[in-house]
Amino acid sequence: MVSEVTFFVSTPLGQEVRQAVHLQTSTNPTHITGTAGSTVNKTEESSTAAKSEPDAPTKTTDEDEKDDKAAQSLLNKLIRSNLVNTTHQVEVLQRDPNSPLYSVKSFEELRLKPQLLQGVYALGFNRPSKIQETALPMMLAEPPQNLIAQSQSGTGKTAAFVLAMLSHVDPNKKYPQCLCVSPTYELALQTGKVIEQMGKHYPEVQLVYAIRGNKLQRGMKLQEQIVIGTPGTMLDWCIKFKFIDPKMIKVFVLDEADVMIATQGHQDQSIRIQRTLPKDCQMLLFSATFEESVWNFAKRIVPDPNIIKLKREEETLDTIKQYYVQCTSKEEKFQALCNIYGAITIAQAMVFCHTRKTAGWLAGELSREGHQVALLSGEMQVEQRAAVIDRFRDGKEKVLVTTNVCARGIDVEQVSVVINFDLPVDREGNPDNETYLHRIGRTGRFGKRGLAINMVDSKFAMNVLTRIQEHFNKKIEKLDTDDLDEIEKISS
Ligand SMILES: Nc1ncnc2c1ncn2[C@@H]1O[C@H](COP(=O)(O)OP(=O)(O)OP(=O)(O)O)[C@@H](O)[C@H]1O
Repeated sequence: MVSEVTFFVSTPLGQEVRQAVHLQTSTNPTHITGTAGSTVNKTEESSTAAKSEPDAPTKTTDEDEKDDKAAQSLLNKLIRSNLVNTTHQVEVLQRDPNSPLYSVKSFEELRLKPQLLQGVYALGFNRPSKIQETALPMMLAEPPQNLIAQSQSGTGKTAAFVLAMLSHVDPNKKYPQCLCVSPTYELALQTGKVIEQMGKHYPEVQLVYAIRGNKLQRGMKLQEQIVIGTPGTMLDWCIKFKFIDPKMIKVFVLDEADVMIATQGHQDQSIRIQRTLPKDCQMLLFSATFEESVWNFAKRIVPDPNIIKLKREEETLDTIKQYYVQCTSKEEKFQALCNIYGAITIAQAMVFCHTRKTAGWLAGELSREGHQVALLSGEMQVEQRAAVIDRFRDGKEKVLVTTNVCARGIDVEQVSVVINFDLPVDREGNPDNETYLHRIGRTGRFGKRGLAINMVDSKFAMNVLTRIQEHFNKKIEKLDTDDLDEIEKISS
């Protein structure tokens, strides 16, 4: 029998979500098998953001930034249907450099249980991804090896550790053997879905979610072999309520370490969980990025690790033509944008604004001019944002207006023109070169030529532009948007 319970959880956007979860009550009172509709109370636009001028540095709170990382990750998972295409280099650092390094080109070589191989093929995977080629043999080795793996999102990390967990559990033993910690409730559910899909033909293995709101009776002992959840609840279930015996855990996975450490308390809770596990428990840690703080955390969680890194190709500005337009107000910038649209055929464009308020205003003006506009805004629920990006990706809208915070980390490949309606600046008002590169890098992918146009409407903005030019040592040409011939030339 499946019954539905409703409870409140906190989302990565810091909003309150009413989440309905199906509980399978007959065989297993704690086995959550799916999620149903959720509603969100919209948050008010931050007063700082609402009041700021387009180009003035806006203070974003740390809270916004943190929430953003988890939301970005979830968004990318929701909209992604495929592996991210990479020609990346794999770097491997082995704990024991003398042991041979295995890499596999097919799933058959891994000698997976037939039920799991069936699950892999049912998901449409024909061969291991780049990171899986090296990570899977290490994770499935006997004796188990510890691993720290870093690669950009969408390269197959989740599928890899899910396969490792499913391979290591003993379905005949009715107690938790694998723990997987995720930074948020939603990310835990996403990973849980992958476990359910990949383990579809392996019904003896059961999964339970250690997430806030999933209340168990005191004194009970879990029978599911895999527990996935957030650090706080997982810690409580191990130490305070003793639903899980940590000494019986064979595999510990810490997913999205970079997002994890951006959230207050998660780092310490994860370390406390790790401390309760047996010495020979396999520790696996995954992260999309690998800055110093992630690395320090990773070393505390994973002793004697093998390390795999998938290097992202260096982005350059060589294939992108960059221009700037001199204006005196946001209205003039809007007019310049219309002139550009009138003069050249733009397949799809992304327009970046500094605040939600400007983005909302601009989207309104553009749609009054007859453009098909999509607006991506921070106050939207993650699923709503995913739907907007999905429509844009399908070409249903030709212009996507967004704030930088909202669009950071989102991959929309087919964009041919990027407009910086406001230049990217950090909290102190200094040029944010990395964001600039990331924004305009989405045009001109894979050697295709792209076009980036920067709108400048003040001395402050001009100064930012000059410093960006200096940083990249690349001249940004001035464009006169009143001269139609000149605009036409830039697209040829
Ligand atoms: N070997 C494979 N062949 C084909 N598709 C795959 C393979 N491995 C994973 N995928 C698919 O590619 C997409 C990305 O995989 P996955 O979620 O495992 O990546 P990830 O690195 O964990 O990214 P993120 O951290 O954003 O979740 C998913 O849609 C997944 O189903």
